[in-house]
Amino acid sequence: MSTIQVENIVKSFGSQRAVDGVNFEVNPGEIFGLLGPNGAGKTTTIRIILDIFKPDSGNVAILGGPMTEDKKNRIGYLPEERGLYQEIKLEQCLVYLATLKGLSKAEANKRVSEYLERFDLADSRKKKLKELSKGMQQKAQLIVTLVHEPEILIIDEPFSALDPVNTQMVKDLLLEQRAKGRTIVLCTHQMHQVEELCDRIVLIDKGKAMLYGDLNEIRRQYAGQDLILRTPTLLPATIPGVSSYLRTNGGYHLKLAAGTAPQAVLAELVKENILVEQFEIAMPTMDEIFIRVVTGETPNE
Ligand SMILES: Nc1ncnc2c1ncn2[C@@H]1O[C@H](COP(=O)(O)OP(=O)(O)OP(=O)(O)O)[C@@H](O)[C@H]1O
Repeated sequence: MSTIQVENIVKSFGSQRAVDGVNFEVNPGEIFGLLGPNGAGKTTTIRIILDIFKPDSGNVAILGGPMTEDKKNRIGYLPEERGLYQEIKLEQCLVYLATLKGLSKAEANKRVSEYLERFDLADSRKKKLKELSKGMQQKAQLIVTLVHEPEILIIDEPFSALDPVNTQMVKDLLLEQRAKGRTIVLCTHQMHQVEELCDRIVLIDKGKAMLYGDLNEIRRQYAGQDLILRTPTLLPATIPGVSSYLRTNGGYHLKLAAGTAPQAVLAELVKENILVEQFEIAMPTMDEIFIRVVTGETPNE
């Protein structure tokens, strides 16, 4: 059974279709990327999943059926707009919000204290929210998202205000959550984080799902005829099957002639006594794929 099942949801605001027939499933224990350009319909989709908006048509099943109050407490949501009570002290605010999620005061105190240490916020526990930096407020909001140990995490741009150290800390935390079997929906514009973290993705553009499935499978579909060769040997001026090549740091980027199989080139390199240390199909980055999809290119165009 999938953790979240989105079936053909449609949502319009006035004459504008923000979400236009989107389908996808999020599997238990995966990190699922919900991607797309600004205004694509991601936040609207999340709000429909969370039952904040009703779709005009279509269905969402979460943990096997419709949303309930009990299920809401089994979800942690980090919204894109961060909005904690600015006049309240950090620790007091976090404990209060944790009790709203069903924790006893004692348990809330204990967990908040542990998270404040882990997020390097313990020294700021008595500061008002408004006295914290943007990154610190973002970490505080992440604590709110995690403190009740939800089975499902839906997190919108968790890295936007974080420095590299905190970014790594949050990445480790997400991987740790996945290892515990939690299901994570990650909404981000940072494609290198998607490459590092996500198992599967959906890419929405203008309210429609343009790409959906296993991340590596999608990257393979968009891989062209380029190869990466790592070798200390200098290449001859021409190699059968290779239309051109570029020298790179520690090797070469080869462009294959149309219809040439990578194996045929590998055989040529071996025949020429070239020491092959690494030989692989050049995978496009998610940034490249994102741009190609959003500008209307199909795979291998
Ligand atoms: N409450 C609303 N009222 C009217 N229009 C809305 C509302 N919420 C979203 N929209 C419109 O629906 C479209 C999709 O917006 P949405 O916020 O879902 O995009 P997004 O993919 O989350 O974008 P971003 O990456 O910029 O956050 C946009 O054109 C937006 O203007």
